[in-house]
Amino acid sequence: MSHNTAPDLHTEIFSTAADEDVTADGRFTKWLDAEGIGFHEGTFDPEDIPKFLGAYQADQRVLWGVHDRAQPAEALGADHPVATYGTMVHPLNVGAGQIEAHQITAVTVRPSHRRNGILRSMMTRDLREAAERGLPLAILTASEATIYGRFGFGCATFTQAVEVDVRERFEVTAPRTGTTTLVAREHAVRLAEQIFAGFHAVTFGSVGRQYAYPRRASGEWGRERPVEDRRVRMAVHYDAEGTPAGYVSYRFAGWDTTPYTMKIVDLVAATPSAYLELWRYLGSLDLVQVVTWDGARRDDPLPWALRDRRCYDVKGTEDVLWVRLLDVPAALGSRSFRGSGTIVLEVLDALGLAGGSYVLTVVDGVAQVEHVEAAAAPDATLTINALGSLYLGGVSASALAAAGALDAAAGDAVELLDTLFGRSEEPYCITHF
Ligand SMILES: CC(=O)SCCNC(=O)CCNC(=O)[C@H](O)C(C)(C)COP(=O)(O)OP(=O)(O)OC[C@H]1O[C@@H](n2cnc3c(N)ncnc32)[C@H](O)[C@@H]1OP(=O)(O)O
Repeated sequence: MSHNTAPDLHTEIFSTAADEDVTADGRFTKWLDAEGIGFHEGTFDPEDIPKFLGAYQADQRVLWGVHDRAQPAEALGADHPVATYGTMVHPLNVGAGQIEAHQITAVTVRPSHRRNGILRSMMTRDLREAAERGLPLAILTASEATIYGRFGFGCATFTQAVEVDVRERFEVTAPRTGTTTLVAREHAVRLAEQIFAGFHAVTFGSVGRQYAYPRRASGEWGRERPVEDRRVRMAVHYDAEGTPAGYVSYRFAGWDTTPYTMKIVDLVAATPSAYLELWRYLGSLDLVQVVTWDGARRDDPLPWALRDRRCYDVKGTEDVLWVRLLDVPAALGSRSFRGSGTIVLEVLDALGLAGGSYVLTVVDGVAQVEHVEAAAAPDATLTINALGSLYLGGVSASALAAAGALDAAAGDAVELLDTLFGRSEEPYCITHF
C-alpha cells in the first residue's frame, strides 16, 4: 500500500507531574519510547517507567513531542511522537557565580521524518522562548559535531579518555593524605551528592547534575535500567579532617577482558589531593592491570604525579558542553575574567537572538557589558558560535583568530581577549545530559 499523505504535524509540550500515566499507553511512556528509537535503544521494561518518571520530575524536565496524524494505519500510532525534544535548567559554574543554563536534550526525529525541518522548527522556537524567559545561555552535549553550529552553539569544554597502567610501575609520588575506603551502598547516593556539590562549587564549567547521576554512581541504578547494578563499587576519599572530598565508582570489565580492566563509572574529586588519593586507591586494586576512564581533564595533573608518566595513555578527546549565548550582557557579566581592559565586540547571530555590538569592560576580573549601537570600528568580530566556544576559555582567542573564526582589527585585541578570557585551568564539565 502506498502512502503519499503529507505529514500532519502538531507539537505537544508537557512537564511531567506526579499523576502522569505510567502505563504503556501513557504519553510519558510513548515519549520515552520515541526517544529510545532515536538513540537505537530497545523498548523499556514497564516496571522501570515509574522510576524514570520520578527522575524526570526531580529534574523538572519539559518534554516536547511532535505527532503526525497522517500515517499508515499499521504505523506506530499518532500518539507516539515522531520527534522528541527535552529541556531542563541547571546551574553552570562561571567563576564568580552560578548561572541558570537552559539545557537541551533528547533531540530525536524519526528516520521517516528527518530532514524536513522538524529539529529546526523545535530548536528555533525553544531558543527564542528561552531568551524571552531571560535565560542567559543554552547548553547541550552533542551526538554529532555537525548539527548545532547552525543554531549558534560553539563547542566549549572537553574531556579525554585515558587508560592507566596500574601494574607494579604505577606509583603516585605526592605525599599521602587522608583515607580512601569502600563505602556501604546505603550511604553512597548521599555521599555522591554531597561530594559532587563540593566539586561543582569550585569547578569552572561544571553543570549541576540530574537525579540519575548519584544513583548510577552508587550502583543503585544501572547504566541502562533503574535497577541495582551489583557490580558497581564505590570508594570515598576522606581528607585529613575526615571530610568526604572525592569518590570513585568502578566496575570490573570481567575476566574475559585482557588486560584485566577496571572501568571508572564516575570519579568526582573536590580537591586536587582527593583526586590523587583516588588514583592511589585505584592503583592498589590487585589483579587489575589497567584502569580506564573517559572523563579526565585535558589538563590532567595525574601524569605529573606519577613516578612513571608513561603509565598514562590518552586514548581520545571528546567535546562535552556546547554553549549558545542568548543574552550576551547577562552571560558575560556573570563570568569571572582575568585582569582588566575594555574591548568592543561585534557578535553575528544568524538566528537574530543575541547579535549586536557590545562593550566589554573588565576591571580586576569583574565585567560590565553594554549593548551599543552598531560600532563603526569593533575591536573584534565573531559569530555567536565562536563566542560560545570562547565563553568558558576552553579555546583561546588566538586559536579562534588563527582558525579564521575571530576577526580582530589589531593584534593586541586578540592578546587582550586571551588575557581576559584565559584561565589557569581548563573549564571542566563531567555532566552529560
Ligand atoms: C542535544 C542532543 O540531544 S544530541 C542528539 C541528537 N540526536 C541524534 O543524534 C539522534 C539521531 N538523529 C536524529 O534524530 C535527527 O537526524 C536529528 C535530530 C539530528 C536532525 O533532525 P531533522 O529534523 O532531520 O533536522 P532538520 O531537518 O530540522 O535539519 C536542520 C538542519 O540541520 C541539518 N542537519 C540535521 N541533522 C544533521 C546531521 N546529523 N549532520 C549534519 N547536519 C544535520 C540539516 O541538513 C538542516 O540544515 P539546514 O537547515 O542548514 O538546511
